[in-house]
Amino acid sequence: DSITLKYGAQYIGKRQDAEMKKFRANRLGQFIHWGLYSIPGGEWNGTTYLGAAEWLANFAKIPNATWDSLQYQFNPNKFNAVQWAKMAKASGFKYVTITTKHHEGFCLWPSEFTEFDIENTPYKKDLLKEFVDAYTEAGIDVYFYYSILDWHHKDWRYDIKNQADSLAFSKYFEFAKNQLLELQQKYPEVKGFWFDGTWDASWKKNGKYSYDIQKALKEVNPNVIVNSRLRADDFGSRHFDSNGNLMGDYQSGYERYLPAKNDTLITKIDWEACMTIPVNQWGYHKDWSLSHVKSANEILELIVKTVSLGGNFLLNYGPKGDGTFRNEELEISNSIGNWMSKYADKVIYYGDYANLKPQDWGYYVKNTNSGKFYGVVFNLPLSKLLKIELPNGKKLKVVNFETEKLEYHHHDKMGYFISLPENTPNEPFIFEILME
Ligand SMILES: C[C@@H]1N[C@@H](c2cn(-c3ccccc3)nn2)[C@H](O)[C@@H]1O
Repeated sequence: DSITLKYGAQYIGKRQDAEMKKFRANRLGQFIHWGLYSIPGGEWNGTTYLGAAEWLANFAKIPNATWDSLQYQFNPNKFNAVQWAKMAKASGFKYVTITTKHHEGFCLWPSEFTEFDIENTPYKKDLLKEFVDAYTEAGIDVYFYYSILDWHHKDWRYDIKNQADSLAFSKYFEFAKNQLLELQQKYPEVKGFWFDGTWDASWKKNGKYSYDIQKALKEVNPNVIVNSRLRADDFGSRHFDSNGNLMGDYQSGYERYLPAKNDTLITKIDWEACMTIPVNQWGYHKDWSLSHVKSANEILELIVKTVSLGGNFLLNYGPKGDGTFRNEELEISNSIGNWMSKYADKVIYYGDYANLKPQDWGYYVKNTNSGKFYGVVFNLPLSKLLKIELPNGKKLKVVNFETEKLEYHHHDKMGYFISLPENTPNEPFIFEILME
């Protein structure tokens, strides 16, 4: 029997309102990490730091006053929001999540609750408004990333050890809540919020704070979408409450890794994975030679694997301090865009878990809009035979590869073996499966 919770999950099961259905159908989103950390790009006083560039202040132990003075250098004169949105659309992104405030505390919008914002930079203008307008105009849904952890704010506390901590942290909570309501009021197009920086004891001890933020945002927009990472319950349990129920509107624990291919539990809830192109760089880093950089095909496989397990996928970009993207990101965008233009309508948008036995050659996707089933091939078997095993009672009827019906033969115990056409494309490809 379940524990009575005041600050646990507010509902059980998947939301079925239009906004959540749109979020689910979008499947593919662009993540953008942009802030003062984008200026030094992982390098400080001639030393290059291997860690994530948006954590440089922490790794290089840079005093707040020194780091904060980067504010007077932030002037992205090559920023062109319409061009960013155009590139995002061509890459097949249906939504975007941008860092309005990362752990450093610098705000990309003119906030009345702090001077540490875009208004007090050489750029001056409301950069976030330019961004929201351009992406909205391009038909891309906009989400805001907001870090609860704030290295700049005097009232932030990592833990609550005494009454003074508790008083200060309650002031920080008021500040954060005011900023979030300000973001909703200034940019009403925003569809939801992606919270981060919620792992510290101070936050885990204040489940009420995380509950109140979700409640306040929903009072303004009842169908606003909030990730599970915001939430801690009465006992400090995160993402899932002490009864094991998902808090927030979708699970956002998969950061730089994915569930196992045969994980069926994850297919029962809404979830989203977020992924860097290098191993671990969210903000712009000058030197990507320091780690493996994922190829377009590696990224496409991560995207399709996520969709095949009923999840959304956020691919991260770290624009430079001047507002331009690095070449690797432009090339990835181009490759992914080409692939998405051919296959996304079938196996990404409205894509979901097909509930078919996983195979080595790739992934299954069920399109919830058309009701069609697809296989997406990433690993061509040397046997040139693709194996399909169907649940009892289901029989394979037709397999279409582009316009061609593929031959197949059936070994009753082993399942079906599909013989591949001679000239399979040398890129991940799909085939449609009709069952009866
Ligand atoms: C979405 C990603 N989340 C932030 C993050 C924070 N951490 C982290 C680092 C040390 C301890 C606990 C968590 N790792 N990544 C990254 O900076 C990025 O914003």
